[in-house]
Amino acid sequence: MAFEGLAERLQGTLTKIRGKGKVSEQDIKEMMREVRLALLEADVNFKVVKQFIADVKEKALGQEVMKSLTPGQQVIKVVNEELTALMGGEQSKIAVSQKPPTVIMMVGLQGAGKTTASAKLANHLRKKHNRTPLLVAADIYRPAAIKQLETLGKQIDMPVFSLGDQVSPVDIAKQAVEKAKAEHHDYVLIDTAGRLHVDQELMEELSQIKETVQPDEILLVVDAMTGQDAVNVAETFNDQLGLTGAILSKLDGDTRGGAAISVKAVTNTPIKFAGMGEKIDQLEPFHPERMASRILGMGDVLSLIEKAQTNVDEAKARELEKKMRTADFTFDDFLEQLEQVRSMGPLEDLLGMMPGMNKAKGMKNLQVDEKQIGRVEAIVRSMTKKEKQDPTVLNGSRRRRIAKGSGTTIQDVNRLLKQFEDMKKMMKQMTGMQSGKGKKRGKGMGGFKLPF
Ligand SMILES: Nc1nc2c(ncn2[C@@H]2O[C@H](COP(=O)(O)OP(=O)(O)OP(=O)(O)O)[C@@H](O)[C@H]2O)c(=O)[nH]1
Repeated sequence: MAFEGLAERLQGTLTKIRGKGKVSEQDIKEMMREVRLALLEADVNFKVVKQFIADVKEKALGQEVMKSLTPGQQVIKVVNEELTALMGGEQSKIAVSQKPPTVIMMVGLQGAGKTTASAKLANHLRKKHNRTPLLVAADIYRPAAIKQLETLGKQIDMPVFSLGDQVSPVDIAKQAVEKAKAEHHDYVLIDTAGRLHVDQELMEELSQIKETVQPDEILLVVDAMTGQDAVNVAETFNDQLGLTGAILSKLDGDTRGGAAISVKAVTNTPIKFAGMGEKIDQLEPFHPERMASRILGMGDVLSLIEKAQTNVDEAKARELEKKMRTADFTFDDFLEQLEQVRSMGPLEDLLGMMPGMNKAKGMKNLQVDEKQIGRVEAIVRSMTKKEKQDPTVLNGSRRRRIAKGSGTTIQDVNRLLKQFEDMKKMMKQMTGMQSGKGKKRGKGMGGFKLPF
């Protein structure tokens, strides 16, 4: 998991100070020494670290005392704010041209994840912003690049403009923009060539494309796993082309996090998106504040809620909620609910975003959970329609049959049935309590409680 080492060290350091009623200058000094080491170890650029420490020290010492926070918490707040500022402060959004199409050039070194990011971004623009992008295959040098983009395009049913590998990338880009205008595409995403290293020839070609199509965005795709190198690459591309933003790919990997923290600070290029996996929908807008909270172990509850809201069918969730309140909730509903939660992504990812869940210890338990859920699902799927609707018919022989059918034991089946009943009871109590106090129900998140 990304940032693990950094997160652990920072959280360890911050925990020491968290409860302190009084924080001395010496405390802050000691803490900052540890924060400094943690950042350097995470491969954050040393100049960035130096500035960061100076800023935090100054703010932490000069702070007015707020009644609602302990001094220790206040220091953590400063660290959080500064870390957020370092990664760009506000979320930086993708450009929208007043005169469509908005033209985006995707640049980066070979293997950074540029082609994948192009398709992911096109998919994001369509899904989240209702746009009609045109993908453009302008990498004519890497033999498989055009094919790769076409395959990805097919997979998401997105048009890909290509003229093969015998036409110059400048012409391809030019014609693509003309076609987009004629066919009313509102975004054009040009997947340009990469090299293993930055070279002059590549830069010249990219400059020519830039001159010709006058892009609204030049987005650099950098591999988060490459640490300091990512920062160097960003600096070079920025000097030569003038970047408008970066996409950090492979942030799901085992990155120490230095790139995410330094790219903006060193190059003043905002990180706009983060690649969180190989799948096409694994691209997320980069929120500096959430990322900082995540690194500091405050969890990423906001991301989680947003995810829940886009993926879960609101009407269905409300329907399920109603059923729970009236205790009509059956195993069929339960399966549906499980599928909705699953549609949000692997459970491990989801739980990783929750506060306190990203500790190494926790992760082990999560894996077990995933298995347990598989078992539960198998049990429910082995029930007949009638049994799912009315579990009270489940006598001994039916339970034995289900255990056999699902490859579990009769104890597993019994346990699940008991948990299911307990859950229903609890839900009834909870909804009773809530309506009693006249509280508003949480939007969209209502359908999610699982019985484990
Ligand atoms: N885990 C993970 N893998 C990714 C991510 N983005 C891309 N990849 C993988 O990284 C590899 C390289 O991605 P490509 O998109 O082919 O790289 P590229 O930068 O287009 O390469 P060139 O076209 O040669 O410049 C592929 O195997 C991708 O599946 C990500 O966010 N997470």
